[in-house]
Formats: sequence, structure tokens, C-alpha cells
Amino acid sequence: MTVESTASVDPHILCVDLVRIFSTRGVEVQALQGLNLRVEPGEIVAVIGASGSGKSTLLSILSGLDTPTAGSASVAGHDLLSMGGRERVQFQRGSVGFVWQQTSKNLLPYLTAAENIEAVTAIARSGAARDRRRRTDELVELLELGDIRNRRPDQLSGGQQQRVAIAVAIANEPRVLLADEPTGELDEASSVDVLDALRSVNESRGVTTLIVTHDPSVSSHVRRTVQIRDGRTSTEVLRSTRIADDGSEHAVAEEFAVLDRVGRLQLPENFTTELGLRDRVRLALESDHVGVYSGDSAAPPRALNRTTRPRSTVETVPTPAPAVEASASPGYPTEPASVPRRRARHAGPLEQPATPQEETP
Ligand SMILES: Nc1ncnc2c1ncn2[C@@H]1O[C@H](COP(=O)(O)OP(=O)(O)OP(=O)(O)O)[C@@H](O)[C@H]1O
Repeated sequence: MTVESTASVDPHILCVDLVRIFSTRGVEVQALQGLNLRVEPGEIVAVIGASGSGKSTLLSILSGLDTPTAGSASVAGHDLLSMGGRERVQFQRGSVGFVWQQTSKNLLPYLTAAENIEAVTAIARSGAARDRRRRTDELVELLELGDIRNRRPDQLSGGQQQRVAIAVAIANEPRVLLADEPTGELDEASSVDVLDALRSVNESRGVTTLIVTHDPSVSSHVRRTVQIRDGRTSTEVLRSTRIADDGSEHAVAEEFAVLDRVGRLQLPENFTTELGLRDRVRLALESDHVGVYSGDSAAPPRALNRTTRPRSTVETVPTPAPAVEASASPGYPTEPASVPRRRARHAGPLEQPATPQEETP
């Protein structure tokens, strides 16, 4: 496997070893189990996970509604653990915008679309009335709300309501936009409209956008998707466009396992199953990759004959994670993203370079 470094400075969202434990009647539930996430200014990222994986818990913390049990989290330069009451109000009013799944949380039912947008800037007393009206008009144009600006939420379709909600969320020009299942109650066509709107706001305003969802199809609308499983970040998919020799453009998606700060990595289940890796594995540092071999093999792995480099044997335990894991948990690997982040590609069998997978256009 090859490893590349993508460290950078001043992220807009940074979670380090985030833990959230809920205790109900003596029973503890670990909703977040050392989650790491770094989102750079101007990025648009989808966080995808199944029900119970910890998405809502993560979003509650990032939006300042809940505090973690351990670890650290900052959004738009605010330390979410040390933030006092006054800073929290400023943070929620000016630094972050929210789009929730339910319209009732996004819009006031007795105001029209345009009035909902303007109410946000009026409450924040941002600028003179004329400037606030001009800003509303700009947002109406950006979100293509011209035809519906004078309608109340109950006169709008689900997709239209969400587009108004996006305008409301960015009315105070936040640095970060958090969207919780923004397409959760929409049909496919409306979902595409709303995701296009989020992308267009991200591109035109540069607002850092995090979309939390259980819907895997959201992935195809953003460049970077982070998968969370069991309260931790597991894999990442990066999408890009490549130009072929004949000049044609191809969308390419590459999936990465995530290596954390202390070098932990979880191998994909299909790798461990195919090679019968379990309990203990042998590692070998080669000139351009790390080899992982079954600990059961009597003979030394072939690759070890080619090198005098260090090797080690690692025993796997279910939890907490050892220095290197090769556990066979169901589904894809579950490991925290590194901070700074490093990604280990695993698109092909071990020791083979990753092959980018082409998507159907
Ligand atoms: N207030 C709470 N008290 C006790 N347990 C909780 C609480 N909130 C969440 N949990 C538990 O934490 C885990 C993660 O829940 P969370 O709601 O974050 O998952 P999710 O990925 O958002 O799921 P869904 O998509 O179904 O909303 C679950 O096991 C859940 O039961």
C-alpha cells in the first residue's frame, strides 16, 4: 500500500479523537468512538453512515447543541468545548448555517420565502434595511427562488422548501454550512435539485459545506465522501475528472482507507477474508509499500526474502484498537481519519497499485 500526506493548516472543521458516551439508566452507549475529521476551507464533504453510526451525534456537536465526552472539536475557528454562552449564540447566528431535514426547523410557517430569508439578517441586525433587502434579492436569484419568493412554506414543494432553507442558512454569510439529511424527505429529482443548489452555493460563495446523510447517492454530488461506521471515520472516496488520451473527460472515484495519527488502519473485510488474515499478521516494510502477511504461514513471506528491512508481527484484538488492526468486522474498514490526514489507497489487492475506478457518466 502507498501512503501520501495531505496535511494543511487552519481547517474549518476539525474533530480529534471525538468521543460521545450517552448514559441511560446505567447503560452506556458510545455514539462516537474516537472520530477524527478534518475539512478544509471551501470544501464540500458528505459524511455518510448507516442508522446508528453516529451522524446525528456528530452534527449535534458540530452545531454547538451538544458537547463531546472527550476529544476536541472546532468549527470556523470556535473551540466547541470551551465556548461560553455568548460565543455560542454568536457562533450559531453568524459562523455556521444549518439546513435540517424537517422544514419546521428551517422556516417560519407564517412568513413567505423572501421574508424568511430577510428575517435572519434582521434578527442579526446585519446592515441597513436596504442592504438586507438587496442581500435577500441576491439569494433569491442564487437559489432560483424568483417564482416562489412570495409563497409560504406550506405552498412549496419539499425541494423548494429546502432551497429556501439553504438561502436562509447562508443569509448571514457563515463560513460553514451544516446540512443534516437535506434530501431525506425528497424524491430523486428534488434531491438532485437540492444537492445541485448546495454545490452551487459552495462554489459561488466558498462556504465550507458538510452534508450528513445515510443516502449513498449523495456521494456522487461531492468531491469527497467520508464514511462513518460505529462512531468512527472509516473510508474516504475522492472524485475527480480525468482527461483521457483522446481528450474525453472521465469521472473517476478512488476509495481510500484512512490512516490515523498513530498509524492505525483497518483492512477491508474482503482483503482479510480472501487472504485468510486473522488474529496475527506479519508486516514488512518494503521500499515503496508495507506488506501484510498471514501470521499462520510457516514459510517466510516471499516479499521478506527480498528485503532486509524491519518486519514485525502484530496480534489483533477487537477493541481498543492495537497499533495496527487487521480485524474482520462486517463491511468496510472502520478507522479514524488522520489529523493530519493520510490516505492509504486500497482499490486493488494487497501489493498492487490502486486502480482508479471509472464511474458511469
Ligand atoms: N440521547 C441519547 N441517549 C442514549 N443513546 C443515544 C442518544 N443519542 C444517540 N444515542 C445512541 O448513539 C448511537 C448513535 O446515534 P446517532 O443518532 O448519532 O446515529 P445516526 O447515525 O444519526 O442514526 P440515524 O440515521 O438513525 O439518525 C445509537 O446507538 C443511538 O442509539
